[in-house]
Amino acid sequence: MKELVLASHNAGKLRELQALLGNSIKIRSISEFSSVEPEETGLTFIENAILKARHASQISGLPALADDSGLTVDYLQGAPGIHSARYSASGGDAGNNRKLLEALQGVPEAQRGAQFVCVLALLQHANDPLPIICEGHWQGRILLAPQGMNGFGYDPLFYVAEQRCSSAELSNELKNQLSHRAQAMQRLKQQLAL
Ligand SMILES: O=c1nc[nH]c2c1ncn2[C@H]1C[C@H](O)[C@@H](COP(=O)(O)OP(=O)(O)OP(=O)(O)O)O1
Ligand SMILES: [Mg+2]
Repeated sequence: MKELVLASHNAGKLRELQALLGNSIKIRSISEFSSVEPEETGLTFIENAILKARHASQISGLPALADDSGLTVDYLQGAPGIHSARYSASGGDAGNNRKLLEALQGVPEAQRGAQFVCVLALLQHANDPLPIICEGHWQGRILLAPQGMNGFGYDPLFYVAEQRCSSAELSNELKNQLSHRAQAMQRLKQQLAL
């Protein structure tokens, strides 16, 4: 495999995935081929990652890597989970963060545990019957108010105890050593011997 297409329309994810993959492989963006986003109809991160990779491979004719990720909050029984990107009506990061803070209003620190989850799916071609699936998890807790400007999505609300700051206060480099996405990518690179 010399080239692959990254099947994501999220600029924050793309930046991280590119940095994590390094120069080991030539990366093409799905936006070169299409701006149509497939509907994420799966019930699991795994299904949605496969569905996005399959769609990207279909339209590009290249091997495709997709990332389906999200935030699972203990107090909310795992919500917003696979619906993280579409949690609030507006679906934007600011609206999603606001809705999460409202859902956790009055909930004490000890009950604000959460995890970022990332599933990567690599398909060699659109009909690949055996996708490579790798996952990563990152434990944290939901802050009472946003902190920090780096990253994307729910990063300003995700407190990383070992670093004593939110994931939006980490440098790109440090987030790329610790995150759910970093862990999933490390496993993928091992499997591909990259
Ligand atoms: O490191 C992260 N730091 C902060 N937030 C994050 C992270 N990783 C995932 N998230 C959030 C963003 C979005 O609300 C959802 C992913 O949703 P997800 O459908 O996988 O991605 P997306 O729709 O933004 O782009 P695409 O599907 O084109 O890859 O989880
Ligand atoms: Mg999505």
